[in-house]
Amino acid sequence: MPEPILEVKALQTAFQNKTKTSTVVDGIDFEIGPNEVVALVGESGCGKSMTSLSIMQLLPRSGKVVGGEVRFRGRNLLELNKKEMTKVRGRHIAMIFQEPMTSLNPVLTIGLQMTEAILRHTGATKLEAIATADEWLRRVGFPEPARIRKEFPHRLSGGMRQRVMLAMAMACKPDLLIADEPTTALDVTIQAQVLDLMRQLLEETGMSVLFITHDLGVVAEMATRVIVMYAGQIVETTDVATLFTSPMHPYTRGLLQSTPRMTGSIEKLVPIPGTVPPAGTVLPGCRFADRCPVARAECREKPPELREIRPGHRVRCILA
Ligand SMILES: Nc1ncnc2c1ncn2[C@@H]1O[C@H](COP(=O)(O)OP(=O)(O)OP(=O)(O)O)[C@@H](O)[C@H]1O
Repeated sequence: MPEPILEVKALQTAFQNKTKTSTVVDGIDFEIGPNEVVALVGESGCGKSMTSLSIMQLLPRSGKVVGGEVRFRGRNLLELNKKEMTKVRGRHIAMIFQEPMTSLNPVLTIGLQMTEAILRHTGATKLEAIATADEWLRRVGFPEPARIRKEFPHRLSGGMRQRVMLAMAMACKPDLLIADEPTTALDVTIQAQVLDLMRQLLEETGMSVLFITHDLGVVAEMATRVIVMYAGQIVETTDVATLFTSPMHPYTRGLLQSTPRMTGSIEKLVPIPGTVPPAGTVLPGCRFADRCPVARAECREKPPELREIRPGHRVRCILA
């Protein structure tokens, strides 16, 4: 087995307000190897974004990593100081978000922002940084990069902005890209174009990726391995083919039944009843039991362990 790029061990993240502490990431373990695209999936509110923001140490002020390790090429990022962590961000781990305007500065041109990032994270000279920016803008589909460089972010469409973000992230040649719902805000045709582009660039560069999405269609297209999260925990993790052919956790099955498939036949979509329990809810047994179609009395007695049922396939369900 090659050395993993990223190892997340027993990660625990909580929000603290005046009256209570809510654990939103509750003991997550996973690895990402070289060239691997790992998808993190689950419904809204299950803790996907908080996992990635914990890795990047970009949590909102009231949130804190309270346990575990985030090892990047063997080094625990949680032990780095602010300055060291700033160096890791962008240069070694880059992140793109659903809404590119969260990371683009509205009052600076695209060119200035791109060259500044390249200068900061690589040893390039100013001229080299401009050439690299142009090369990547071309690669993400802007045939006239010099024109895009002069634009301000708000003058571009959502799809164009997301391609600029991708160019900016890739231009710094990070070892790991964290993509948090990068195409969710785009309409379907533009989404397909951006995903195609990403897949092509990832194949070319061999970059490792943590791809966060609630969309299993996107998982099928992009990922090699999948982590399914529910209520702050991993409930199933396996390779993509197994996830679609033999999902073992009732929550994974529920997600699949509520996702349209392009099989030609018209299948009935079955939504999962109910919602993810709010962060901080303490339940004695399985966190999914109240929504689970096959739950039994013993499911509510004690929390299920995440068990390996086949090599590389782990499931948190006593019935699996
Ligand atoms: N600033 C905050 N303060 C307190 N709780 C928060 C805060 N931000 C998020 N949470 C809680 O953390 C939990 C996990 O949220 P998170 O954003 O990671 O979910 P997600 O799976 O990424 O969903 P989405 O796809 O909607 O972003 C949720 O219960 C949410 O209410």
